[in-house]
Amino acid sequence: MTVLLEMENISKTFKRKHVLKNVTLDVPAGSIVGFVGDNGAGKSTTFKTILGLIKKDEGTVRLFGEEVHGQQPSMREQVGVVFDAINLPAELTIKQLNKVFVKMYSSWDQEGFDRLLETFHLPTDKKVKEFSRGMSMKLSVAVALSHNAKLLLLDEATGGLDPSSRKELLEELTRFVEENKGGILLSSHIMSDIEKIADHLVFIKDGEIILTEKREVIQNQYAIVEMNENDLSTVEPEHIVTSYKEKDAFVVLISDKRVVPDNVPVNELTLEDLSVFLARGEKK
Ligand SMILES: Nc1ncnc2c1ncn2[C@@H]1O[C@H](COP(=O)(O)OP(=O)(O)OP(=O)(O)O)[C@@H](O)[C@H]1O
Repeated sequence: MTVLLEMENISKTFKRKHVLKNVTLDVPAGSIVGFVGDNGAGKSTTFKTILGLIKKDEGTVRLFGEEVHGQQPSMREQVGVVFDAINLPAELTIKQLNKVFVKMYSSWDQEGFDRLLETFHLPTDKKVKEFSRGMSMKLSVAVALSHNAKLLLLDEATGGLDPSSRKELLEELTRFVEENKGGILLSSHIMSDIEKIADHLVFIKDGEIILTEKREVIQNQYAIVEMNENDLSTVEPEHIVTSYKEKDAFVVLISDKRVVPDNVPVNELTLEDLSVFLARGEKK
């Protein structure tokens, strides 16, 4: 299996605040990794570290098997980036910008770009500064998908979009991964989007990765259950991911619901529940 992005033990401190603590994560080729965490958890800092936009204190970033130090020109071609803040020249129209993209990217896919403009219903004669936030996001995604990048880094790329645009965007991302064997690291607070397309999930809390798992394993095997101390003592510690105490009971994330005692009810686990739970639960 080819791994497109490997981050190993990345740490970063801003003014004595430890914002990334030994962050380790992979994006394999042909997969979408959902990167989930509360506001301020460290997602954007992680993206910026990968791109060399901020300097890490410790750890290693490898792109396409090679260690990277800071910004490198080859990244512009091979990594498609969409950040929350729009950074395209505001005075130009898509038609004008298109001429820039053709020169900027050696493997610019004009046909693909035209198709995406149509899919995303983007006007080509309007100045970018007159675009709504959602339109600008869609344009950024269209560009990121049109220069034959192998890896996409999407920080909150679905945030400002209406439901039908989000659906179109998610379909395009799935298509990118399937057709190009590309990989995507996608942060989002919209858990239903993550649920639809992510193969792997990485949860970050206070700068620390607290859970990395395949989506289907979480959906098929994990459970959040409420149990008393007695029942909890029957569960092998290796199956307890995290827990917290609420009044007289423990709320516990279990990695294999088959080990939950029969008298304890197990409800279906949604990623939304899991995300709320992990933001609250203590580390084991
Ligand atoms: N340039 C900076 N200087 C000082 N602190 C920073 C800087 N950039 C980020 N931080 C801090 O680092 C922490 C992580 O921020 P980051 O933007 O990575 O979070 P996030 O997970 O992307 O949040 P959100 O979901 O709100 O976008 C926060 O506490 C933030 O205040």
